[in-house]
Amino acid sequence: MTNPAVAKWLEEIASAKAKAQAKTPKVSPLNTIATDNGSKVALSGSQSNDLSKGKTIMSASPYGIFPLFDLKTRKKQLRLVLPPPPTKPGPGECCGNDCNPCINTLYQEDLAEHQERVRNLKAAYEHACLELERGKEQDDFLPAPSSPLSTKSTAIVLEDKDQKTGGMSLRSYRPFKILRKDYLNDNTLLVVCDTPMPSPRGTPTEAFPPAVNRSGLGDGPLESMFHILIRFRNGSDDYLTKAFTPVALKAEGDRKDEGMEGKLTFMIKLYPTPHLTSDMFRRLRVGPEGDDSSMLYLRGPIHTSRTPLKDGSIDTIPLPEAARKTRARNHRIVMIAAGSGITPMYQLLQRLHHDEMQADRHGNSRQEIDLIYCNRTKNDIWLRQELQQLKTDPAIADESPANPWRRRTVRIQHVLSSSLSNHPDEKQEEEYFHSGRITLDLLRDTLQHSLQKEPVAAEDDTLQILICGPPSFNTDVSRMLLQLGYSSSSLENRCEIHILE
Ligand SMILES: Cc1cc2nc3c(=O)[nH]c(=O)nc-3n(C[C@H](O)[C@H](O)[C@H](O)COP(=O)(O)OP(=O)(O)OC[C@H]3O[C@@H](n4cnc5c(N)ncnc54)[C@H](O)[C@@H]3O)c2cc1C
Repeated sequence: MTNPAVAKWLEEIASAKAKAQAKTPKVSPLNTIATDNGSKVALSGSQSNDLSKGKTIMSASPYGIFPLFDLKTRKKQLRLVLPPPPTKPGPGECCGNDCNPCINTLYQEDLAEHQERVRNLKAAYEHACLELERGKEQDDFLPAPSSPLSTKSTAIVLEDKDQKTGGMSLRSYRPFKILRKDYLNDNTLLVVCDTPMPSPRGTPTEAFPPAVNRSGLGDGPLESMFHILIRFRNGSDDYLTKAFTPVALKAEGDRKDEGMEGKLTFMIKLYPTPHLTSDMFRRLRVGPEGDDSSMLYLRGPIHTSRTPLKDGSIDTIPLPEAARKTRARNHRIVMIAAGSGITPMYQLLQRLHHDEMQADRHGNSRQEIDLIYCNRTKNDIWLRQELQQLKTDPAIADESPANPWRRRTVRIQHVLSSSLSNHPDEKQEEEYFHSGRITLDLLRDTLQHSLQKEPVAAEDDTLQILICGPPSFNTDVSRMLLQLGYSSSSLENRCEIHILE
């Protein structure tokens, strides 16, 4: 038999315990965050609800002002979680080629934005703490509506600046699996990645965003040229980064290209060992995912810059005027390329081909394209088959009976420096071959040939000369053009000369 006084006392204790339990919030391990002083606190309010849905705490980088409930003191507290700073590019992650945007510039921009965000958050946190001390009930701890932090959520998840998932990024190097690695000859490597190539118009896809064009130029064919940066690890904390222009190849011919059509493809010029960049490419292999030697680390796409050549000097200021002219449908383009310098020219030819295919049936377009392509031997010519095909495509060939409204001429002249000492200049299968090096006469004849054609509409008519090759080649050709009287200000401003680099 229990003493009635003891029974009453036990009842009182049980009732007090029940009341206390009812007051204590139910805390799941997920909703508990360690405070700066080491005690465990429970998240409360809407934040706790958000977290229990697994929305923010599982996320990589939620930051903001978090309302907490300290289990020891049983008081509401606030916790400030700052966003992580942007990652500083490592040594060698910039290719040194003045890309726009350069990875270091993006880092500086992100850092400035981060510092601003931290300043605002700290101010908002101090304000919210004061309000709490004064006993004002705060459902959410938000800064003033004018602040950039003003939002209905107290936890903010860092946004993905590139607004995409898993694709190529401008801010970081991301790994892409190598599908194929083929030697096309003893100094040319073909590397195909398991990611789609963008369309010739540069239509953005989830995997492949449009090239960022910060130069203020338009979106004409010339502005659509882009390259991608390939990064190799060079030692434990160092990188080697080089620019490459991807090309879209077709699955045909003797290269047995099945499975690579539409994939991001690079053609790489290899130099004799020892050559750091070439040796890095030689070490790549087609292998299982996760193995670093079977992945290419890529950043981009980056708009390929053009340097206009003016009388006597190279002017590095972009020409917005040129951009407008490029969009005109009448093109007289003279491309002068050497070796791997063909890749941006091919990209442009594909874009022009694409635009021509899309051209309005009743539109009046005309393209006069001359390509002078310099190599050592016939065996060194890149994309010979593809160039020939673009030139003779019956859908767009000059005065094709099937498509009389489209008119385009592509004339290709090869200049071979070593193999033709015993072959005179010749024309074979619609291809012209010259022996030796590019000369003033050849340039003069080609430019005159291009200018002789009747323009469709005089106001649209512009001659564009594009040069791409090794630095010494670019300098030699520029000098010859100036000698012939061509510069970006000649021919009543109807001539533009651009060095692609
Ligand atoms: C926008 C852009 C796009 C590019 N696209 C392509 C592309 O699609 N495909 C491609 O192959 N390259 C491309 N390049 C060039 C590429 O980025 C490298 O510069 C090239 O592979 C040379 O490597 P490197 O810079 O390490 O050579 P470096 O060692 O810096 O040499 C520079 C130059 O010296 C010469 N050279 C170097 N080593 C040797 C050697 N052993 N024997 C003979 N000559 C030598 C070459 O002419 C070389 O270009 C592109 C460059 C730019 C800027």
